[in-house]
Order: sequence, then structure tokens, then C-alpha cells
Amino acid sequence: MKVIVVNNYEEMSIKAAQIVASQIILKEESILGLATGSTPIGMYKELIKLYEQKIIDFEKTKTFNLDEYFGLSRDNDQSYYYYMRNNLFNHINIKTENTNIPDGTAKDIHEECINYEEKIKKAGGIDLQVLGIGTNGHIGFNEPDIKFESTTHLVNLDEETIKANSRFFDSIDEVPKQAISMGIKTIMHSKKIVLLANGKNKADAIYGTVKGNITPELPASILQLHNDVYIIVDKEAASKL
Ligand SMILES: N[C@@H]1[C@@H](O)[C@H](O)[C@@H](COP(=O)(O)O)O[C@@H]1O
Repeated sequence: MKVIVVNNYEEMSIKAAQIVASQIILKEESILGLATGSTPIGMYKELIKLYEQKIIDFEKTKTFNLDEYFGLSRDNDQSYYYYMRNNLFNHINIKTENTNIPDGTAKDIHEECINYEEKIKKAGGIDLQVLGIGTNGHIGFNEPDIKFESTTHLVNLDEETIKANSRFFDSIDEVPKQAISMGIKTIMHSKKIVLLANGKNKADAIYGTVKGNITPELPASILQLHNDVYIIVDKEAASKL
């Protein structure tokens, strides 16, 4: 693990965008794994700037998002589909058919999960996966559990996650209780991983990720077993390391 401690959110966003941009420059047809949440928004803004400056081009890039809320349609402004259009895809030249996000309204969720996993495999696997982290150490929506869930699956969200994510909704009752998420194996198969975290409320999760035991109780801890991971954290998130 390469832990990079930066001064603030802006520096974290720039560093992360540089890594993603380098990946695209080295391989135009890169397969990117993308994350949502508030953490990567600054990184997406930086990537849009680099695109506008013609430093990077998304023409041949493909993306797979980590997760999607179960039951939210694509036009719901809290869906991750909506988030990705709003924060990145609408501002760059990526082809819509090259962007992939699990369909939270699929009739057969089991089939949707299998197909999503297949699509990633067919595309050749993820070259670079961007991750945020939950305060409980979740990555994607892989919640603390007694075992690591391997492939794309339907998840029951933890109370802590529902509470944390309620800040984006009008009320806590509107937060979906389930989501579709790539599994731990899906994430670990990525060739390179960049995890971003900022703020004091992520300090315990970052400590567990970098220095804790490898345990499904703190899903991000499994990243210790990956051989190409960057953890980019601001001083507050790094405060317990
Ligand atoms: N499924 C997402 C995660 O992918 C994200 O990393 C996490 C942290 O969110 P934030 O960046 O807003 O703290 O929240 C959600 O639960």
C-alpha cells in the first residue's frame, strides 16, 4: 500500500485526478472503476478541467461504477446514475454506451448482478478502480460482515450507512435499504486501486484499512493484500495512522 497524506480535500482531489489521467494517457481504452459519494466529486471536477484543457480524452474509455441503490430509477436525483451524469459524464466526451452502472430497477436482480460481472470480465477487467470509504470501512456497498462477499450482489445496507447517506435525501425514510454492489473479489481483481478519504470521521476506517487486521468486519482492510493500491488521505483522515 502506498499511503499519500495531503494537506486538504483539494490536494487529494488533484492527486487522484492525476493518477486517473495518467492511466488514460498511458492507455486510451482504459477500463475505469468509478465511485460515488461526496469524496470523489473534487476529483471529477479536476478530470473535467483536464479534459477541457485537452490533456485527456475519454473517447475510448469505458467505465464501471461500483454500486447503485436498489429501487431508485435512473432519473431519481439520488441515483448513482444521475450522480455520474451530473458530476462527470455530461461534461466529458465519454460515449454513453461505454458507461456502466448496475440497474437498481432491474426486474431480476440476481441476473443483473451476474450480467454486470460478465460485462466487466468481457471488457477485460478493470484497469484502475477509484474507491471512497464508509465510516464503517465499507468499500462500494460491501458492508462489515462475517465473510467477504465476492462478486456483484444485492446488499442490505447498515444502519450506519443509511444514517450517513441520509444527508443527501430529504429524510432518512427515503434512503433505500438495499443496494447492488460489486463484490470484494470484483474490486480486488482491478489492476490498480486508488482509495480516497478526507475528514476526521474517516480516521478510524483509514486506520483499520492500513494498520488493522484483515477482516470482513472492516472490508477495506482486504486492500492490504492487493499489490498496487494508493491510499490518498488528507491530514484529518490520516490522523490515527
Ligand atoms: N456507496 C458509497 C461508497 O462508494 C462511498 O465510498 C461511501 C462514502 O461516501 P462519502 O464519500 O460521501 O463519505 O458512501 C457510499 O455509501
